[in-house]
Amino acid sequence: MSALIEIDRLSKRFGAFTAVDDVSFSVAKGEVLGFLGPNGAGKSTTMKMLAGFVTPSSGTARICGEDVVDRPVPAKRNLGYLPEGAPTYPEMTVSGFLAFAARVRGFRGSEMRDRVAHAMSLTTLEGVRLQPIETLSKGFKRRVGLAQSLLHDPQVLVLDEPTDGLDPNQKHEVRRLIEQMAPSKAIIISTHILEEVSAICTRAIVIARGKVLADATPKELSYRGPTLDAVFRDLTMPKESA
Ligand SMILES: Nc1ncnc2c1ncn2[C@@H]1O[C@H](COP(=O)(O)OP(=O)(O)OP(=O)(O)O)[C@@H](O)[C@H]1O
Repeated sequence: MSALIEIDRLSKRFGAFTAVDDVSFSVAKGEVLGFLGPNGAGKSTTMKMLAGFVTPSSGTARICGEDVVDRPVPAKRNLGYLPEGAPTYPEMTVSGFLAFAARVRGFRGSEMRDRVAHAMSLTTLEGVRLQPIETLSKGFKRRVGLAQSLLHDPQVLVLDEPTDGLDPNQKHEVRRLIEQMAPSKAIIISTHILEEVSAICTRAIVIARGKVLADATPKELSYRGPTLDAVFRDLTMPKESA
């Protein structure tokens, strides 16, 4: 079975600054890839290129075999993307926003309503369905973004810090949801929580200063030092020159 996500020699330069530097990896169905790295490492920029929000300076990204630059519509049909931060359209209600997103995806009538209801149920949003997004707490806003990414049951999920701002119970629920969905999808999550990687990821990529420094299972990574934190620090802290 070929990979559902294929990134080949992807780079992004902003002027003279290289944010993502010659990154290559692929993710197959059933894999949950943890994308780790310090602030500013290039995680979100890589995910934005994969989602078609930022144009690569060089290299290619494919979703289910479709190039995200040359064939953006078929590529996005197979992609659910949770961007960093809160959903746009803060004045919309939760169900109004999700219905809007479902219509953009081409769903109408009872199918649209069913998909919105299912996405709200997966993310436990029914209790706030009529509340404007701007009045929600940070964790609920995050879950609205997650619900939006699940509406069309895509084969590929790219989730930028899906548990950011969630309380421990909500974190647990979202991790359980990701685990449940994992067998039928290829999933990338970025996170700063190393325990999350051990808990739900089948593989982890560590990136710093735009470059991939490690690509291994969480177990393999943990063997490289006393703790995963120590391994992460050792990989990502700039080395003093002698
Ligand atoms: N539009 C832009 N113009 C200029 N520089 C940018 C732009 N977008 C991102 N950058 C820079 O690229 C680098 C990588 O940013 P990115 O958001 O991808 O990092 P990240 O790994 O997601 O960080 P964090 O963990 O803090 O979210 C940063 O130095 C950032 O300032």
